[in-house]
Formats: sequence, C-alpha cells, structure tokens
Amino acid sequence: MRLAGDSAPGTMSGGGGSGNFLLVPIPEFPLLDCVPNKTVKIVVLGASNVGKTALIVRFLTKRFIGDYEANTGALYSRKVTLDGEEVSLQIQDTPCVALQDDPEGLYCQEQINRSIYWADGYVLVFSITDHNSYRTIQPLYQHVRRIHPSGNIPVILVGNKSDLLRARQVPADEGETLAASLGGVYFEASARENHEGVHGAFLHLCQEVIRAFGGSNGEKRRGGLHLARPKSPNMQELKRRFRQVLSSKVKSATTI
Ligand SMILES: Nc1nc2c(ncn2[C@@H]2O[C@H](COP(=O)(O)OP(=O)(O)OP(=O)(O)O)[C@@H](O)[C@H]2O)c(=O)[nH]1
Repeated sequence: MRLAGDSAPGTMSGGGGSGNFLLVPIPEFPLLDCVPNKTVKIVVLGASNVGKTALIVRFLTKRFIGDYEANTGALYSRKVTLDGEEVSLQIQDTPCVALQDDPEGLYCQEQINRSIYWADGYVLVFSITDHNSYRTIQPLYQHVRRIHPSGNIPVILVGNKSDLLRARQVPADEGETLAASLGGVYFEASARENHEGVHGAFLHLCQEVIRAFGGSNGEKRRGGLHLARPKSPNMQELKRRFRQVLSSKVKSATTI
C-alpha cells in the first residue's frame, strides 16, 4: 500500500488549475501536440460514487471540487515528465460499472469496454467506505483480462476516501491483498484531502505502463492489440494478375 503523501516518482507539467470544474473545463493539452511515440493512455474504472472523477480532477488540477455531474466519460490529456522524459498522458474518465447477477457478474457499458480496449494502464477505484464497491474490483479486473487476454496489464488499485476513516468498511490489508493478487500496487488516497497521494498513484501507473512498453521508447508491447490490417488474399491475387497483364502488354508492345 502507498499512503497519501508518499513521494511522487515524477513531476507533472503543463495544464494548470481550473476554477469551478462544472463551469470552467480543465484546460486540455492539444492531442495533436502529443509527444510522438510516447503516449500513455490510462482509464479510471470503478463503481458509482467512489470518486473516479474527483481523483482525476485532483491529479490534474490539485483541487477537490465537491460535486460533479454524473460522469459521461471525459478524456483529458496532459504532458508529464517522467524520469526526466516528456510523455503525453491521456486519462479517460468512465461511467460507473455495477455488479449484477449474470454469469459474468458485471454491468459494463459498451463505451467502457472501448475505453478498456484503448487503454495501456488501469486505475481500479473503490471507496474504503463502501464494501460493495470493493467487491466490484475483482470482476472488473477479470473483465479487463477478457478484453486483453494476453500480456501484462499495468494496474493500480486505489482505495479512495481515506479521510472518512470512521466510515471505513474495507481494511487496508484487504486492499493490499487484492492489489497483490491483481499484480498491482495498492494506494489508499483521499481525493478530498490530499493531492500528493493521488499524484503519486497516477505517476506510479504511468511508470508501470512505460516499463510494460519495454522502456521509455513508447513501443507498444501488445502484439495482439496492434490491429495490423490483414492483407487480403484477393487483393494480392488481383495485384499479381495486374502485374502479369501489364508485363505481357509491355512485352507485346516491345515485340511490335
Ligand atoms: N470524503 C470524500 N468524499 C469524496 C472523495 N472523493 C470523492 N468524494 C465525493 O464522492 C462523491 C462522488 O465523487 P465522484 O468523483 O463523482 O465519483 P465517481 O466515481 O466519478 O461517480 P460516478 O459518476 O457515479 O461514477 C462526490 O460527492 C465527491 O465529493 C474523498 O476522497 N473523500
């Protein structure tokens, strides 16, 4: 577990503070200015009301704003400096997921599935005051695994609302055990009260993603997800025939 206030592994640049989130959107870093081949894509996932938006806003603006509109899935982009290197970071906020009784156990909107597919790293969030939100994490992780069946999945587990200790329903050691079983690190954080812990958690994940890329050169490691356009055999055949016809035409033209 990383406690709020642990030292951050890198520093963030760009962006800037916003006023009221609902009135003034967080300034965006233009996607076109992304550092070539060095883009880290992160998605934040979890049950309703656990503080997904609050954590992202805290990370990007250092602020906590009490109330947010129900999330419709905003994408934020920033430049961050990790170990002295500039990286373009994209963070996808998502609508909540919910447990249900079917065999797969999880209700996940299609929009969320697309975000899971798109992302390189995963912030799985629950609230330490809500045991049901904690129970969502394991099926959520299995869901991510189904979408990315092969390869390393950079993930962190965040137990948010650590300022509400009296209402705690999930002990810290449960969070740590669960994170270890997912192959990630557990961060207990409070979007309300502490910027450093939130900042450290996000930057840790960025570094995990870069490590999974195989260094900071930004090379993607997931062969299966590089949807290289399959060459169509018919197209190849057509091209071959076209070349044949062309060369026979050239031959007959030179013999005449
Ligand atoms: N005490 C406390 N409240 C928090 C914290 N983080 C978020 N909240 C509050 O929890 C509520 C939900 O926060 P959101 O950020 O909207 O949560 P969400 O997970 O994005 O919610 P959905 O849009 O339902 O998916 C809001 O009232 C926040 O003010 C925290 O660290 N501590």
